[in-house]
Amino acid sequence: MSSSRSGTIVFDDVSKTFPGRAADTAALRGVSLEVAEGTVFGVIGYSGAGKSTLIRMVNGLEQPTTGRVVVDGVDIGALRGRGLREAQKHTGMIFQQFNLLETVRVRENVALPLRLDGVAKSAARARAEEVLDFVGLGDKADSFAGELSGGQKQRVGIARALVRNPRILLSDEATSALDPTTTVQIIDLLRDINREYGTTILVVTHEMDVIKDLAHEVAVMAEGRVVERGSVLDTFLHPRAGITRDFVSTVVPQGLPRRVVDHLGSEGLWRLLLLDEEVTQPLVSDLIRDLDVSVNMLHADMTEIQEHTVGQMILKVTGDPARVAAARAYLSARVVDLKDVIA
Ligand SMILES: Nc1ncnc2c1ncn2[C@@H]1O[C@H](COP(=O)(O)OP(=O)(O)OP(=O)(O)O)[C@@H](O)[C@H]1O
Repeated sequence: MSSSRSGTIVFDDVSKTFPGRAADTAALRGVSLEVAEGTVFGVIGYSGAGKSTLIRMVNGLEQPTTGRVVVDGVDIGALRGRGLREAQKHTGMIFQQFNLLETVRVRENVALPLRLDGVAKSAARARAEEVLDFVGLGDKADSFAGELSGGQKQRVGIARALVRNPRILLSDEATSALDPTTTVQIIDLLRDINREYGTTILVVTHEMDVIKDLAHEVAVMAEGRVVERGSVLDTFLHPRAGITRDFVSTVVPQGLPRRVVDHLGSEGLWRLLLLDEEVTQPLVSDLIRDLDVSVNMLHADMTEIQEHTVGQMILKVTGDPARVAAARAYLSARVVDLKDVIA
């Protein structure tokens, strides 16, 4: 492995077909993506989209049928035996179900990859304790893995994944079995790992909250293909594909109940998106004062995405048609996006 580059992943026109008795399954159909060194890259899609198959190729757990997965300049699919095991040392992985040895002590679970590499017991244990301290479980080293809560188990899984100081961390639905509070704690820990060590993190999830809180870049997958990709902020502000809009709407509601739209009528019914300082404007009072229209605020919320503030409002503006048209232009100039609300 080259030591000058660290933690880049390139999927180059990757396809994967699983042979079946009745029919073959095309899990991936020509996926091309580049994950830059030191970034957190999220892959989101519904069950069966091919996310697990994709992420498992990065450490050689699956091989592409066609195409290449290149990690730090090395074609992982072409490696076998010792070469593959060497490459795998630079990539840690965490799983939804933790995959710990439940009847083995936490310290030994974490030290296991080093012991398999032939590292002496005392050195492996010392390193395991160091990483357990980092993940906040220094006091649990002597517990059996089976005695821990789900959140603690995932911290142990993370410690084990980090014990070889990998350049890349793969996360396959790592928070999907956890409650919302524990999910936030694990996301915070993954963010700390990325910031502190510059570890590239590839995250596979079906939860848009995880993408919002953790990832810099996102790819949306459906039926083995990437249907959309971009920066997380841009994807939230301007989702293009229908499936992307569906995922975004699980975090930022996109519309109103049909009954409300039918009742109000869609004329002058607008959804405004506001970015950063735009959210601090006294927009509604300015609008009423300057354009002499009536404003009914039907919805407003705000969220943080990649250290940006994103606000949205849904307004119904009524009055003289010329004034309503002027109000639309007035608002459009003051917000990052304005669209008609459709039920
Ligand atoms: N080892 C395998 N043998 C046969 N088919 C497989 C195998 N692994 C995955 N598949 C099939 O490939 C497709 C993609 O599966 P994959 O697990 O990659 O999707 P996913 O997006 O990760 O979904 P999930 O979140 O449910 O795991 C599915 O149709 C699945 O049944």
